[in-house]
This record gives sequence, C-alpha cells and structure tokens, in this order.
Amino acid sequence: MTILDRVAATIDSRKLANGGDPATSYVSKLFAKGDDAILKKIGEEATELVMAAKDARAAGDAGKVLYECADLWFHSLVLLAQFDLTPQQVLDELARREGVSGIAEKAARPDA
Ligand SMILES: N=c1c2ncn([C@@H]3O[C@H](COP(=O)(O)OP(=O)(O)OP(=O)(O)O)[C@@H](O)[C@H]3O)c2ncn1[C@@H]1O[C@H](COP(=O)(O)O)[C@@H](O)[C@H]1O
Repeated sequence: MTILDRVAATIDSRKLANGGDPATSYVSKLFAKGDDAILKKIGEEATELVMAAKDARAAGDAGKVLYECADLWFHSLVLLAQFDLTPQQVLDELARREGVSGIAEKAARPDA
C-alpha cells in the first residue's frame, strides 16, 4: 500500500458515516462542514503553494514548496473522498494520458 492509499484510507475512516469524530479529527471536522469548507481549503492551499513558489524563486530555497504542495495534495485527497473517488483513479487517469503530448491532445479537441 502506498502512502497515498494509506492516507486515503485514514481519510475515509474519518467520514462521519464511518464513525469519524469532528471533536478529535481535523478531517472529520472538514467532512462535517461539507463541500464549501473543503473547497475553501483547496483554494487557500493552492494560493499558499503559489506564494511559496514565488518566495522560493526569490530566496533560492524550494523547501517550502514541498511543504505547501503536501498540504494541497492532502486536501485534494479529502476532496476526492468527499466525492467517493480514490487516488488510484487519479493515477489511472494520469496513466491513461501517459505519452500523449499535451499540445497534440489539445489540437485534437473538436473545438480546437
Ligand atoms: N496529512 C495531513 C495533514 N496535512 C495538513 N493537515 C492539517 O491541515 C490543517 C490546515 O493547515 P493550515 O496550515 O492551513 O492551518 P490553519 O490555517 O490553521 O487551517 P484551519 O484550521 O484554519 O483550516 C492543519 O490543521 C494541519 O494540521 C493535515 N491533517 C491530517 N493529515 C493526515 O490525515 C490523517 C488524519 O488526520 P485527523 O483527521 O486530524 O486525525 C493524519 O493522520 C495525517 O495522515
């Protein structure tokens, strides 16, 4: 089991339907608040990642980029769980795209 699978399993166990307790679990607290709270965190964490990258360029230190990226990935895992999706499904989508040039794919779209 990969770390993504293990964290996803923990997140799933934090759903209120699975006995998660918002008093003791950050993830359960997010699930209790619902879609908007989770989406707000995704927006915040994405912005924090952007700022960390800008700072990293200025300071020549990319350490904070890793930290903020982990925050964004973690909250994305919570969002996936909210929609009963799994990290494996995202990995499968990346695998499906593997080797297909983004430029060629875009050019092949019907509206291109
Ligand atoms: N990977 C994480 C993880 N990364 C970040 N966070 C939390 O995400 C929260 C938001 O981070 P911020 O820096 O934005 O903090 P903040 O500004 O105070 O945010 P708010 O509380 O205001 O939303 C913090 O409480 C972090 O501790 C995480 N909380 C949990 N996990 C994983 O989820 C598991 C289950 O966590 P619990 O449900 O809390 O037991 C843990 O064992 C970990 O594996």
